[in-house]
Amino acid sequence: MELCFFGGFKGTDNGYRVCSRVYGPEETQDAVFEEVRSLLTSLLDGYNVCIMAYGQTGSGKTHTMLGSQPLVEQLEPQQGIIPKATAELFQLISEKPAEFHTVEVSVMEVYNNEVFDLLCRDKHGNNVSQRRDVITTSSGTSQVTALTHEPVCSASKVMEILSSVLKLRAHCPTLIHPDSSRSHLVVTFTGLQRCNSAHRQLWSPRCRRANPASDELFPSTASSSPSLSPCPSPSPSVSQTPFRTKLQLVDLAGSECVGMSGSSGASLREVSCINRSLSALSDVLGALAEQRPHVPYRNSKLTHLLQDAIGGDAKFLLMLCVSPTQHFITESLHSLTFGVRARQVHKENPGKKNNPGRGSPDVFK
Ligand SMILES: Nc1ncnc2c1ncn2[C@@H]1O[C@H](COP(=O)(O)OP(=O)(O)OP(=O)(O)O)[C@@H](O)[C@H]1O
Repeated sequence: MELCFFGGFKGTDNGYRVCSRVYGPEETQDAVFEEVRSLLTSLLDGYNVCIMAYGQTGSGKTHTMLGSQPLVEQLEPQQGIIPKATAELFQLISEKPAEFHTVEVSVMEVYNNEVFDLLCRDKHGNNVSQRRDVITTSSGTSQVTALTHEPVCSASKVMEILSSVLKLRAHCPTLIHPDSSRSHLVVTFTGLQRCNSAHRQLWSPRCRRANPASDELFPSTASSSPSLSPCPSPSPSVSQTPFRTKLQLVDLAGSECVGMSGSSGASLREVSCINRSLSALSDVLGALAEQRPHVPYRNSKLTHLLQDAIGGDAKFLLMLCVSPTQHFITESLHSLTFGVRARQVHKENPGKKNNPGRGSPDVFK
């Protein structure tokens, strides 16, 4: 399988940055992770981050995001982005203990256009899949009601949790892939963070929004460029408001041609829901790229759930997985068209016009 990396980082202070790079079958998981490592630093700097794998069924999305063996047994080099990012996240946090308060994880799947909380527990303490609703809050952001957030303090704890709940994720054998995922998987880390008062000139917009009073106290530093010499730190008497940052890691279900996969019965309904939600995702990207006044986030649970990551102020990285074989050329072209559309969002719309999250700080209360 060939991994095509084709991503963009949007929502930076200076507008956007777009990059594209292709990884062949011989590339290691470590090499792929090197491309995304800097996004973890951005998270610690106060930005929301979303990393998403897209591609046809069997093209290597789960291999890219999770790895190919059971999570707890994986050797480090074979791990995918989720285990590696988790380890990196806790490593970075350990280097900045004063700034990070708590980290919580939530795990959801979108199956047949419904959102399921995979961290819910029954009365015996066993993980069960529980349907949840997605709502739009008064500030225009999306939120999953009653979602379970589990506090975590180490990468090994996260892997333990993921190993047990991933068994709940919907799978089904098809003619193309004997262990095909039939749902979109969304793993979210939510960190409660304080701004680093010693580096105020580097504060992210999110941190500044959470601490507007301190901007008034130090107006000369509010528009400082990071390249300028360090500014005075806020006085110890100025209490800083903690704010939340989110890392969303998304392993999408694969787009599928029914004729090739041989799906029928219940499996056919799954394919239809997967293809429709991916098409809704493509429509959202199209609307954002063309800066249309209405972006159809609510046409599917997947896009409603990921509204803030796609159209908000998150740094967003799309990884396209494509097969190297001629047999799947139509599907590969389809995936590349999707990537081009995603890239147009970054090129043409740095996220101002249709940005539901901008101006509405995600402040911890
Ligand atoms: N780069 C790679 N190196 C080695 N094996 C790979 C690679 N990419 C994918 N594979 C293997 O190919 C098979 C399909 O990969 P994977 O399960 O990641 O596909 P997928 O895109 O997630 O499929 P689906 O959407 O149907 O769930 C797996 O057995 C996986 O181990």
